[in-house]
Amino acid sequence: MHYVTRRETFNAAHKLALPTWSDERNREVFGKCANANWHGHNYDLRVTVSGSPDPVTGFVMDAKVLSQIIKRTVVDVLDHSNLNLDVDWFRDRLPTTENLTTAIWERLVDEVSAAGSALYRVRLYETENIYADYYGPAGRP
Ligand SMILES: Nc1nc2c(c(=O)[nH]1)N=C([C@H](O)[C@H](O)COP(=O)(O)OP(=O)(O)OP(=O)(O)O)CN2
Repeated sequence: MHYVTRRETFNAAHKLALPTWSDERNREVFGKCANANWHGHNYDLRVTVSGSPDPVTGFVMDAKVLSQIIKRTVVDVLDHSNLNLDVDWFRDRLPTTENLTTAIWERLVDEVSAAGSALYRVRLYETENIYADYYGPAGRP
């Protein structure tokens, strides 16, 4: 089995604060991430597909095709956005790194399957020190 990873980047603003909690409680749990006036991150996304290389092309999946899928379904939606206010993926969940990886998986899995490959992992760096991995349910063959 081979694993091929495509990197894409986007930047976005967010805050981590539950609307049903008091400011004090949000501050206690989420610290400076709960600041009322937002903060931004330069997100670094790594999308990995798995499979066997095609005997002719040597590709598991053309990384350029994977890039086009990621840009259309994820980057074009998230880049330069306010994740809490602008992106309906986060209407009912906070835009944590973990929740972003789940939402990104949900947008990519069928698109990657339709392109003849299998989504293996979504990794997202929020900062140099924080990243999340998500291995979701496999797509349809
Ligand atoms: N499990 C998670 N923990 C945290 C998340 C997250 O998405 N999942 N997010 C945050 C905040 O968004 C916060 O903005 C992170 O920024 P910061 O604390 O500056 O990040 P670093 O740890 O890289 O910086 P240090 O200077 O090393 O503290 C927090 N937690």
